[in-house]
Amino acid sequence: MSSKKYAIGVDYGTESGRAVLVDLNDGAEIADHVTPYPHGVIDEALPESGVRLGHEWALQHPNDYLEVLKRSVPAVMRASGVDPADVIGLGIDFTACTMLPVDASGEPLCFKPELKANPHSWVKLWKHHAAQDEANKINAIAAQRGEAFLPRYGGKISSEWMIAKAWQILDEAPDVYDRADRFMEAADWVVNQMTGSFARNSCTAGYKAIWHKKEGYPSKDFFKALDPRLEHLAETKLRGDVVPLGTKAGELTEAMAQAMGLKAGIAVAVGNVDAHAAVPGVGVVTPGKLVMAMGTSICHMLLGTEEREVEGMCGVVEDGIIPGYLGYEAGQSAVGDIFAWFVDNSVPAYAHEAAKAEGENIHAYLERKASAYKPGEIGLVALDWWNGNRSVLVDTELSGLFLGLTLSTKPEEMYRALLEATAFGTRKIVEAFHSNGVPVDELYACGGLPQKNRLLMQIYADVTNREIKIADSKQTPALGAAMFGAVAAGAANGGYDNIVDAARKMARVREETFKPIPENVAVYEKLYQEYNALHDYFGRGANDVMKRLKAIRNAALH
Ligand SMILES: Nc1ncnc2c1ncn2[C@@H]1O[C@H](COP(=O)(O)OP(=O)(O)O)[C@@H](O)[C@H]1O
Ligand SMILES: O=C(CO)[C@@H](O)[C@@H](O)COP(=O)(O)O
Repeated sequence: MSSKKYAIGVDYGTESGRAVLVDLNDGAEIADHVTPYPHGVIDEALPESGVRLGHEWALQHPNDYLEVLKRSVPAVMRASGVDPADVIGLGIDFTACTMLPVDASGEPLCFKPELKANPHSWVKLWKHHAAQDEANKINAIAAQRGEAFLPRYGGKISSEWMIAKAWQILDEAPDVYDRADRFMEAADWVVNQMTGSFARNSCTAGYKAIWHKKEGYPSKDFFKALDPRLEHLAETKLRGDVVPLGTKAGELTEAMAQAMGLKAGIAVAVGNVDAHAAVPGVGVVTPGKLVMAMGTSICHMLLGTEEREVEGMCGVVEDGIIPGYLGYEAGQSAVGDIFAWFVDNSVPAYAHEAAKAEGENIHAYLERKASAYKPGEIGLVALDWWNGNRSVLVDTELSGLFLGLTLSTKPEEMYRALLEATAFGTRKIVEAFHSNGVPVDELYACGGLPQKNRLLMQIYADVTNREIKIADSKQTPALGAAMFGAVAAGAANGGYDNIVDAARKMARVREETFKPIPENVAVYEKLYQEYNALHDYFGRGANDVMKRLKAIRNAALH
C-alpha cells in the first residue's frame, strides 16, 4: 500500500466500455483499457433465437456490460501495477436512457429462457427510436393537461427516454411488462450488480424519467391518462430511492471484487450519464461554459442559476450535473455517426485508394482535402438529421438533406458540408440557450472527435463565434466518473468530499484552444441563415416531406 490513492472510472459508450485508473492527486490517467461489447448494438436480429427486429430498434446484451468490468478493470490493474489496496473508489457513466426490465432479484428478463426470444425483454439502448408513437402520445396528453414538467424538457419528451420505452413494452409485450419487477437504467443496474443496491441516480431519473427533486415523478393521474395500466408505474416499476450524484451506492461485493481484481468493500458511486460525467471531467463547475461531449453524437451540457424555458432542450434538472446548479442538457443525436455513414456508404473507391496510398485513414484524408476549401466555397449546405433531431426540434422522424449537389461535387466537399451541418446544429442549440437567459460564453469540448479532426473544431469555433477549449483528458467521462467514485469514498478515505474539490484538483484543459477566425465567421453567418431557413422549412411543418417519405417507406415494407 502506498500513500497514493486511485479511483477507477468506467465509461459505457454505445459500442464499447472502457475502464480508466486515475491518480486522485492530479487526475493523471495511469492506465486505460477498452472492451468492445461482444454483441455490439443489436439492431437486426436477437442473439440465439434470431428473432428479427423492426426499424429504429437498438438493443444490447446486459452481460456485455459485466464483461467490461471483468476484462477492462483487471487489465488496468495489471498494466499499472497499482496495489488494489490503493484503489479507494469506483464510478461509472453510461449512455442513457439505456433501460432494461428486471425481476425482483435484479436479473434481466432477457436471461429467462421463456422470455429471451421476446425483443422487449432486452436492454433498449439510448438510440432505440421505436417508441415514437408512445412519445407522441405522451407529449399530446401532457400538453393537453398543462403538465408543469413539460417546459422543463423543452416542451417535448423524447422517444429515447424511460416512459416512452416502458410504455412501448406495455403496448407491444404486456407479458414482459407484467413480469418486470422494475425498469432500470443500465447505469443503475450495473451498480446493482457490483453492490446489490437498487438506488437510482438523480441524473438519469431527472433527465430521462421525468423525475423532479421536489415533485418526484409525474402524477398517477397523468400516467392513468396515458393508459390506465400505467397508473402505478412510478411507485411500482420505477420505485427505488433517487439519490444525488456522488452518493455511495454501496460497497463492492466479494464476488465482483474477485472478478474485477479489486478489494471488496471499496466505495461504488451511483451511476451517471456519460455526457454529464464529462462536465467535472473538463473542470467545469460554474455557469457560462457549455460542455460538448463530441463522439457518435453530441451532448451539450450547461450550468445555470435559474430555471429557464429553452425550446427543445433535453432537460433542466436541479443538481443534475453539479450540485447547487440547474443542469441543462441539449444534444444532436448523430454527429460522428453521420461522418461514419458517409465514409462507409458514399465515398468512392478512388478516394479510399488514394487515402490508402497516402497511409491515411479515410477521415484524415477527407479532412485534409476538405481543409483546402474556404468557407462557402463548396456551395453546399446540409441538414444534419441522419438520426432525427434531438434539439431544438425534438423529432426523430426528421432525416438528412444535402442541398447544392452538382455533377462536379467531390466527396471531400460533401464531407465538409456534413462537418458544417453538425456545427450549425450546435449553433442552433447555443442560440436557444443564450437567447433564453442561460448564457453561453465559452465552449469546452471533450470526447473522441476533438482529438480526431482539427478542421471540425475550427469550423465549430467559426460557426458559433466562440473560443473552444479542449479537454486534456482522453477519457473525460471516465475521469469524471472516477471523480464521483472518489467523492463516494470521501476525503477521510483519501478521496474528496465533493465534486468541486475533485474537479479543481483532477481536471485539466489543453493550452491550445480553437479561436474563431473573423472572416470565416462572416461567411458562416450567411450560410447559417440558409441552414436556419431549411431547418425551419423542413422541421417546423411547412413541408413534412421527410415524414411522408418515412410513411411511404413503412407502407412499402408491410
Ligand atoms: N477523423 C475523424 N473525423 C471525424 N469523425 C471521426 C473521425 N474518426 C472517427 N470519427 C467518428 O467518431 C465517432 C467515434 O467517436 P468516439 O468519441 O471515439 O466514440 P463514442 O461516441 O462512441 O464514445 C464515430 O462516429 C466515427 O465515425
Ligand atoms: O443521451 C445521452 C446523454 O443524455 C447519451 O448517453 C447518448 O447520446 C450517447 O452518447 P455517446 O454517443 O455514447 O457519446
